[in-house]
Amino acid sequence: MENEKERLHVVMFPWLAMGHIIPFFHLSKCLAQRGHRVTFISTPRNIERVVNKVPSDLAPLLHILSFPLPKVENLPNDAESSMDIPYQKAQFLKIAFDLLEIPLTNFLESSSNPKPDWIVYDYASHWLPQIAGKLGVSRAFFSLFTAATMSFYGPPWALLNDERSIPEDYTVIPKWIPLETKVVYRLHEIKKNFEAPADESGTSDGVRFGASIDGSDVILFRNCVEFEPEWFSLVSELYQKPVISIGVLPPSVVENEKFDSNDTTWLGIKNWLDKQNQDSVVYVALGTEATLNQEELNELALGLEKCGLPFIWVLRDQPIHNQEDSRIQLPDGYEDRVKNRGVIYKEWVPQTKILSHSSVGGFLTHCGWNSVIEALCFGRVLIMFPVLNDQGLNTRLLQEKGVGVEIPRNEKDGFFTSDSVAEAVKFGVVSEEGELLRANARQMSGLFGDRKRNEELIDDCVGYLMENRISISK
Ligand SMILES: O=c1ccn([C@@H]2O[C@H](COP(=O)(O)OP(=O)(O)O[C@H]3O[C@H](CO)[C@@H](O)[C@H](O)[C@H]3O)[C@@H](O)[C@H]2O)c(=O)[nH]1
Repeated sequence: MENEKERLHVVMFPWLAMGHIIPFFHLSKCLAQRGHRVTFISTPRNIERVVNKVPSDLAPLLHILSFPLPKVENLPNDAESSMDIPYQKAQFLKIAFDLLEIPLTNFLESSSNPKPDWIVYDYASHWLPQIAGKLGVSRAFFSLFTAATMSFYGPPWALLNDERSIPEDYTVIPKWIPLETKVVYRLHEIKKNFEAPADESGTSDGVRFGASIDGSDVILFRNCVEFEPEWFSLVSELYQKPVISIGVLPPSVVENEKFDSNDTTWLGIKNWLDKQNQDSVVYVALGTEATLNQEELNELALGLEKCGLPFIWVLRDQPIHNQEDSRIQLPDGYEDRVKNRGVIYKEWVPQTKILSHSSVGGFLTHCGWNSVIEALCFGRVLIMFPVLNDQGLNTRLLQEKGVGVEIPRNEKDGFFTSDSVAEAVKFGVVSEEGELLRANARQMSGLFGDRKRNEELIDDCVGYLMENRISISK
């Protein structure tokens, strides 16, 4: 870009979770590809995990800044993301994250060459809008949640006042939603969110969301407006400020023989997938935060065994709740029994590459928003098994849109059986009755995976950021 004034300087500051760092980094690359400067900030271990591969052509514009994560009591030394701790300990990570206020302020104060025009931030940094505002940096809150979820969470006043205080409050449609919908939590889902008490960090998630939305100049949504038009209009009304969809940031799965040949995990998976029939394999993964107890793990495992279909299961190596030293185990003899038909990985796998493979017929997912986007970009039907966070709300929305089947569970305690797992998987992936769901999901790849449309949305967003930065309006 010849004229420096035409160039933006955008600071990106995601919450410490893989499901947030990955899309923030993706958006950073999109901005740098358009000739803008980006400073991407995270902590050393997260940077090593996700962002160490800045493409060489973008390196002059995409600057990575590492802030060491302050040590806090009750947080293991090497824990830097929600993936490193049980979800019940999330508030300790938030205490450490809140201490990044000081280095971030110092950076914003001293960064003059060039001065940042915008900071794009996440829900957890409730203290950030005020600081950025004082320093003359424009503020964009980046929502990695659907418009339906954010509407359900509510307008800033409801969030800041913590309008809902007990789990039951979240199982009914809130008063600010005028739509006829089933998008509410089941009791067992929302109870999980209450297992990480906010008083430990001093700030509830409601207040974090409320302050982040309230203090922003614009809200960017990673979503597909055509998929949830009614919710996108509603959320725009609720916020009473500019709301922009940047599209879904569809993953690009470029086959790169040189790079792929070093990725032994992918080579093993690809080799196995290549031998399976088209649309036959169930890919099973529950993201980076959801965990199961031993009983739930057993039922899921037996359900996959009973469904009779080939599967790839990415299983997080997790401690038994409150027993850090003992890990949950697959049922005795399980791996031998499913050998050849089912493969189990206990490490990081290239999920988008797996989902793009033509042998994959369905995705048994916790319905984290990244996973849903990735699945629908490739038109994969969803077998839905929400655990915590926004996942239950996503599941209801996806069910209303007819792109997946939910594994039935007891509303109160979340109890489910291996038979219900096997039935839901077969219904979604192979049954005649499930064909409509599969057809709907396939159709979604035209929307979610539409690269041209998604690129245009980012161009529009950049246009908005250029025209509305405080630094030129003053
Ligand atoms: O072995 C793995 C495991 C994960 N991933 C990727 O990691 C991301 C996981 O994101 P997501 O599916 O959204 O799950 P979580 O990590 O659990 O996401 C958190 O963040 C999401 C976005 O806000 C929320 O929707 C979820 O509820 C919340 O748990 C996806 O891009 C996956 O492709 C891999 O590539 N390989």
